[in-house]
Amino acid sequence: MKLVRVGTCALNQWSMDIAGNAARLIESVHKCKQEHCRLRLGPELELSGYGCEDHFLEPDTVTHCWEALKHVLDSGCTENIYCDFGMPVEHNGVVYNCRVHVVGKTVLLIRPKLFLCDDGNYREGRHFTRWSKRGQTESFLLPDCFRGATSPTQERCPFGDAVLEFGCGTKVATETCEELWAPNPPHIRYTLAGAHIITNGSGSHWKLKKLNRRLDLVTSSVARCGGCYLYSNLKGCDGSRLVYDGAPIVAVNDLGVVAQGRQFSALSEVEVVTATVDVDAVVTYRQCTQSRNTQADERGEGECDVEVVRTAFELAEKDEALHRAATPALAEPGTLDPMEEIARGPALWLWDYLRRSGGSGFFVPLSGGADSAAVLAICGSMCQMVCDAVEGGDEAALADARRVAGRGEDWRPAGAKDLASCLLHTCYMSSDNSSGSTRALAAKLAEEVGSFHYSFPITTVTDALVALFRKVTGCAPSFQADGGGYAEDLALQNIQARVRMVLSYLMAQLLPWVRGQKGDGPGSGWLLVLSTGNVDEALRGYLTKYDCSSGDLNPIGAISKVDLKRFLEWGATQLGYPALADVAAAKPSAELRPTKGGQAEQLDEVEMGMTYEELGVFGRLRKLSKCGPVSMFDRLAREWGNRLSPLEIAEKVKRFFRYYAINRHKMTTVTPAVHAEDYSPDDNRYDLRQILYRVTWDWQFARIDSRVAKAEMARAKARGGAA
Ligand SMILES: Nc1ncnc2c1ncn2[C@@H]1O[C@H](COP(=O)(O)OP(=O)(O)OC[C@H]2O[C@@H]([n+]3cccc(C(=O)O)c3)[C@H](O)[C@@H]2O)[C@@H](O)[C@H]1O
Ligand SMILES: Nc1ncnc2c1ncn2[C@@H]1O[C@H](COP(=O)(O)OP(=O)(O)OP(=O)(O)O)[C@@H](O)[C@H]1O
Ligand SMILES: NC(=O)CC[C@H](N)C(=O)O
Repeated sequence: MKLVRVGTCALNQWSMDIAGNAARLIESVHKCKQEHCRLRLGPELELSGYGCEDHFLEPDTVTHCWEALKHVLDSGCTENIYCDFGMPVEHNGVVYNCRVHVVGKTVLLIRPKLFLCDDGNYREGRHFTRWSKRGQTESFLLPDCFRGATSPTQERCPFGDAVLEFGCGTKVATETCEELWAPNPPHIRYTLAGAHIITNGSGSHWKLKKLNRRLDLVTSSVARCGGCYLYSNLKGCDGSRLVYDGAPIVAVNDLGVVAQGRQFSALSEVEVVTATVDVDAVVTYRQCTQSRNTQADERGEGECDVEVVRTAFELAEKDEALHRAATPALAEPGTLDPMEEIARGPALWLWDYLRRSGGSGFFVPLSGGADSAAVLAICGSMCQMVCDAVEGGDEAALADARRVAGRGEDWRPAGAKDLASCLLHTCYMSSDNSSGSTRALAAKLAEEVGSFHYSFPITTVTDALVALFRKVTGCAPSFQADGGGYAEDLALQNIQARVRMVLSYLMAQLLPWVRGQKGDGPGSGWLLVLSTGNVDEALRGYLTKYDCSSGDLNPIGAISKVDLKRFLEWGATQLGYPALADVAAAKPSAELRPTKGGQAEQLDEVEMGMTYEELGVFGRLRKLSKCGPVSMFDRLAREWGNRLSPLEIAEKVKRFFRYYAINRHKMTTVTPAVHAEDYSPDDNRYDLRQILYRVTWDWQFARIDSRVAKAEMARAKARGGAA
């Protein structure tokens, strides 16, 4: 039995925080060594951080990574362990996204990424070039700033696409993140060439249910090719709109997953998952699969050839007494219920952002409606996660909690509600159009979560603004209920919404002072204002620009209203906030218009002219299925044709595209939101479209009209025939 002890990590790195990244990396190597590992794998671009983006175009970034790697080697942590690190490297004037393989003070190989990721949120092609010389290496001159770190004789190392062979004959090959997702991943070539262990350092951000896909890719790869697959990932907020969900994986042959870190499990910045792998079992597994062996035998005819870099370092266990058995399969690989993902993913993002920004807490304008309730529930979940970590002995989480809450060394949160009372602040800001039920719901939820809560009217402020306007212009706007016109009505609604935003920032700036809390920096602390718009409202533009949709951060900006409603129902019991169930049961209303004078209650879905469920369908078709108005009509004519006429479907599609076009400008100023769904309309990073549209879509709508006319004629004919 040839046993190899392996370790793979989830690191909570922060882009451009080279010192912090190096410290976390070193800690992870130590943790692996404590667990007797001879192989340590870290995430993609772990030294620089994954999300440096255009900082990757600055030569400083690459140099700092080499300096940091020298610091790592100088620390002595790489002695007696093979490490696979991630960092950018410049070779012949070209910058590559690389894995740097080190044992002790020797760089064995630098392996550049072969297939970059350029879809969705990813822009690797903007910053890196892919290595196109398949199976080949070149000689790389180690940079001056690093050279003192290596054994005195090493000036150069191989750079390129190669497999490593260790003293005992164990072969290890690397692929980087996206390469696993490609139709023909390099590990096929490497395993056919005999690699026993494949390492994959990833920067794979969270979106709902993505971990299931990763597990599928990894387990199906080892089941087909045989071998051990190690997957490492980033974790938390690295300074961008993305949150990484960690969950490192070790999978072997047809055993499947033998070790896995739980998604969003703990707050610790350095998480290591280890396993003992039987390399001989890999060989045996492969020998029993003749189709695989036939393909391996064809190697050497060009396609499968790959260089081998040899080292005398032994990967296999010498002290058999320490680890006699290979790690067995996990009973069940850990994936979360999507509702738990919503509770924990954005919560982790918020916590990292808060503690790293220097803020003292959050402010949520709490309307008693679904969106702001969901935001507060996620904040409550954040407090629960922090308290769980503190109770579990996480000293770093406790230190962060003390610092953010402005408390001293002798303070410990008594529970999630106690922590919430320090960090979370909510206000219900009523206008004349607010209802008693939303006020009561807001107060109930604030009490259950534990936020510091005020409820107060804003009428004096809105009245003062209207009075000023009347004084300046001589005109007095009225609601339609009072005989005013549409524009007046809308303006009076928008004043309420925008006044709430101004008051939110005032509260966020001064509430810590009011409460006598002191922050780290000069003067008192400050709060981050959370905005509360969901993905569907943003898509339809059903929001007032620069109202409470303009916060500092938005934890639900890429989550659909339908999912949020399910989340509220789930959170009522699973997070322990029963008021969420009452919020979920209420009909969504903006409460900005008076309902007197025979005016109907202002219900979102009525006012929008479409349901949230329909909006979700439009959103997915637009972004995921890449439908323009005409193909969206065609799709829906097939899907909804048995319950709606072609004309009704056309009206819905046209209404959606008309409002989408009218309001697209609102997406350019949308608050940074954590990416959670692929149909997010975030115009700044993800859903890149124009700002200004011809809202009548003349060409496109004319084509829909002619399809409707044709379909109606066919229906009439069919009816005639039937008669
Ligand atoms: N193409 C363009 N490019 C750049 N900017 C453009 C623009 N077109 C208008 N604008 C600007 O946008 C303004 C219109 O947008 P905006 O001021 O948002 O106002 P608007 O979209 O007209 O009205 C807000 C809508 O949101 C609804 N709503 C629903 C639920 C809740 C809330 C709430 O706030 O709580 C609001 C409300 O009922 C109303 O239908 C224009 O006055 C102009 O300043
Ligand atoms: N009475 C209020 N008090 C405090 N904040 C409010 C109030 N009304 C609205 N807001 C804030 O403005 C945001 C947008 O208001 P809107 O009426 O559009 O609600 P929404 O987007 O449906 O969200 P919600 O479901 O929270 O009401 C709310 O999410 C909330 O943060
Ligand atoms: N960094 C990457 O290459 C990421 C690619 C991959 N599609 C993922 O999301 O995991």
